[in-house]
Amino acid sequence: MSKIPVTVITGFLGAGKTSLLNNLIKKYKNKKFVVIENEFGEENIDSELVTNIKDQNLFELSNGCICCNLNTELFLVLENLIKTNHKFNHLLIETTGIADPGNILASFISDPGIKAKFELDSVICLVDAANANQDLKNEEVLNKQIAIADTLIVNKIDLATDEAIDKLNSNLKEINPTANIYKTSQSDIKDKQLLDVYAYNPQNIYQFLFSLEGQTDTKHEHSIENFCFKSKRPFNQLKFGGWLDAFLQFNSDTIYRVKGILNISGVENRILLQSVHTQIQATVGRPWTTDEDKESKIVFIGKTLNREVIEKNLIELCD
Ligand SMILES: Nc1nc2c(ncn2[C@@H]2O[C@H](COP(=O)(O)OP(=O)(O)OP(=O)(O)O)[C@@H](O)[C@H]2O)c(=O)[nH]1
Repeated sequence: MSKIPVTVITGFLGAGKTSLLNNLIKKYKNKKFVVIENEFGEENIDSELVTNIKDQNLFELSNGCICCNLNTELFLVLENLIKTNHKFNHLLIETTGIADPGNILASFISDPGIKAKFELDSVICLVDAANANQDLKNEEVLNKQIAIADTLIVNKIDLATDEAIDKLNSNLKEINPTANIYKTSQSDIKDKQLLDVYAYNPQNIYQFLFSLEGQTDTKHEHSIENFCFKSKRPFNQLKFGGWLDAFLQFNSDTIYRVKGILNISGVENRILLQSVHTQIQATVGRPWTTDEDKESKIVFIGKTLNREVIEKNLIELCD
């Protein structure tokens, strides 16, 4: 049985998440959606705003924030969907505006029970064109939402000047250089392909890394940075695995995302690596074509990255 794709919709308060959700349901008429709505607070108002979906396909989580109590309520909903053999072929999750979606992603990438049934398709972050330039300076969580997404939708462009939109565009590229960026009003995505993109499929990491070619590292006014480590010296598998595990545990608050293609000593194939917070996923990719090809590339996205120390560590892990 094929896995059910999961699209996570994130974005800061009021950016247009529910509007997008409704537009997706309208656009993809042939899909049988289940929607999980999460709102911070006692009352779940957002679920009231979701249209064109039957009650039995709409689930509300309102006991706090999905990123904090995910392991109970969301797990129960997912488990129940599986147990009851609920008929659906796409899961849409809307997080609260103050949620860091990292923990949700991590579960879909690494929890064996969830992974067996569901596959992360995409993380879409709505960005409020009118307010985000300011919010980026004050709201850490917005930086995280942007850093972790694969698609950024700059919404409410009707409320922002061209100058503000340009500035936002460059801010977004600094935080997340590889995400697709779309501009919309009323979260109108009629002409855009947003579902079944499988942005988290390990094979798509190739694309992610190729899109970084020729790009310089970024350091900017926000606290989120990224840099790409490249080396033709092969990594020692044991040393690398041990280091990465410890490194992510130790820096769980500051390293949000790691993606890479690894050249491992004695291994003929590329090893594709990705992590969300402390959860690591490594899979075997295509064989290297030539020896010259064999270059590891690892991208780190996080807060106040100590590039020199990370690079020094990585070099010591090579054979
Ligand atoms: N002017 C304007 N208003 C918009 C646009 N997109 C959404 N809105 C309005 O902005 C408000 C918030 O939109 P939602 O889609 O509910 O945003 P949200 O991100 O789900 O909001 P929260 O769940 O509260 O975080 C609603 O009143 C929308 O009608 C837009 O492009 N332009």
